[in-house]
Amino acid sequence: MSTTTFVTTAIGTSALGWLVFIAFRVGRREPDIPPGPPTLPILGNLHVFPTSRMHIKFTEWAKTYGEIYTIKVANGTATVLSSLDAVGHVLELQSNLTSNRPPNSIAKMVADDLHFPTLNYGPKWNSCTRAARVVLSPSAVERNKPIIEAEISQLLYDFMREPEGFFDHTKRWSASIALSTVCGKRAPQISTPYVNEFYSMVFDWVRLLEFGAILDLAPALKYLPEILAPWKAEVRRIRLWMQDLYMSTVKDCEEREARGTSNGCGLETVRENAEDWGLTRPMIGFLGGVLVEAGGDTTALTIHNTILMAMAHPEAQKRAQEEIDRVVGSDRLPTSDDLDRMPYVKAFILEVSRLKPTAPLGFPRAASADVMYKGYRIPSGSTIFTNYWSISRDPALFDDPEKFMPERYIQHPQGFGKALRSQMEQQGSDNTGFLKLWPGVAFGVGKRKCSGTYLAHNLVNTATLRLLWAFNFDKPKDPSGKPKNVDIWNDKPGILGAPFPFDCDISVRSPKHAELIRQRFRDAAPIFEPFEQELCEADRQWWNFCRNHG
Ligand code: HEM
Repeated sequence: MSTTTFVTTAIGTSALGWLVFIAFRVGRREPDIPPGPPTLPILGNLHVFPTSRMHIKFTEWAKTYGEIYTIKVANGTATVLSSLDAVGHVLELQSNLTSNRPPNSIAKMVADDLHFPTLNYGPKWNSCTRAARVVLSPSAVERNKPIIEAEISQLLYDFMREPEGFFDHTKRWSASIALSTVCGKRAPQISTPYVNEFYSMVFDWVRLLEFGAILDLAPALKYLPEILAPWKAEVRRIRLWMQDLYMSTVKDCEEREARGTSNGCGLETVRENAEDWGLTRPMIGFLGGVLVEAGGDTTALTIHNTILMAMAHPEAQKRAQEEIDRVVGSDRLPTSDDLDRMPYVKAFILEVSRLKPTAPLGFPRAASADVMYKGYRIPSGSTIFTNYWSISRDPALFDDPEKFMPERYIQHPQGFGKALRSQMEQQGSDNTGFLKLWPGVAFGVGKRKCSGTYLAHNLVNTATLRLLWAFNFDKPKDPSGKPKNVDIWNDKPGILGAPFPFDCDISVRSPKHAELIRQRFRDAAPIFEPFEQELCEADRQWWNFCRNHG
């Protein structure tokens, strides 16, 4: 063998050996990170990674691998936290290192750096979050109470007018509240052009984001020519659509100001403080759009889940209604202040959120540096999931965790089971560690905790209370008059616990209730007016018809 052949063969063999070595390392779990399912070379756990209803598989794995485990996908790591202690130590105590979001190339291509819930922790996120927290603060929510109440009066009126459309009425209501309080314009119908377009755009945007997860696993796909990558055209389409919709929020606000018809919406406050808070005009427009995006779906699906649970548990629904009737009667509508005298209704709301959560895996975070927990290393760059689904079903925390039992929150303010309660009594109330995170963990913990928590509580509490006061929610009947089975777990794929549209027999509880609902709706007209400056002609006609015949 000549020297050249020898050298070429030696280089070739060692390159091949190196490639094999790398291939076997890729996908392998590093020895100091939390355990997890067995891996395959290159793939890691990709072959067993769930493509839908991830929380179910993640909870199954938690039973085998414990409160903290990892899933490997090629070189990447996802860490799953399935106890309050792990969530508290990793996401609250080390919040400065665990407040990034996982890489999201699609969000960057579509929205540059303007979609703040997808941004990493940093100055831009800080400016937007500061503004969001002012717009959604308790004092802003209290100031917005008249329009919030008026929107709830339309929700009740819509349920009574057209009960079979309840699913869309709820979506209209939640979007309209975020739109009116933040952007100063409302939507009287689900077909109101802005809302209709908004929901269509968000639907396509979420689908594109799901594809984006694949793109972030295989970044080389970004360099494919467009003929082989049709998603690039979709990126351009959604980018223009989103910019158009989101920037119209600030444009409308500017025009109202120029006409002298400002209505006190959140974006007005943001515009006034923009310079101090480091916000540009595009950042303000996107803030408006993003808050409608973040608040619309989450609140609506929470009410959809509440209706599902009320229908599936008629005895609990009846008990809640008896309590409401005892405290309020049928001569007036209940208010959120009445809740303090309604322990069962309060417990009902908390139990829905425990058993049928809005975000079963929270929203994923990412570590910006190595983070330690109980001797394990969570590697820098790792995606971090809060396994709320598993925590909410942990038998160490809750008796009969799979059962819908609002009473648990009457026996203990956090709903904890007998064994844990006596353990807590022995330890003393100051020494219960991160158990204090329950049930607030439903909204996230640490620096990236949901900015809309106060508004969301207010909306969910008031809407649940009033819907249960006003209506009976019964299972639909088959042709022989027998109640049909209800599948409460029939959720859409995706990160949220959103049910597919379902049927429900909704009936107003008495003529007296019906008259009060009509009257409240009529009384709301002058409160709506300042938020109706941008209504289209079709909305105006429909709206006048409802008011005159309401
Ligand atoms: C029942 C209703 C809601 C639930 C269960 C919910 C839950 C959550 C959760 C789990 C997160 C992720 C927090 C984290 O990363 O740890 C989040 C983020 C967020 N939520 Fe909510 N949310 C609700 C309603 C709302 C509403 C009404 C708004 C505003 C109108 C809102 C605005 C936001 C925003 C802007 C973020 C992103 C925060 C960030 O990335 O820094 N949410 N929410």
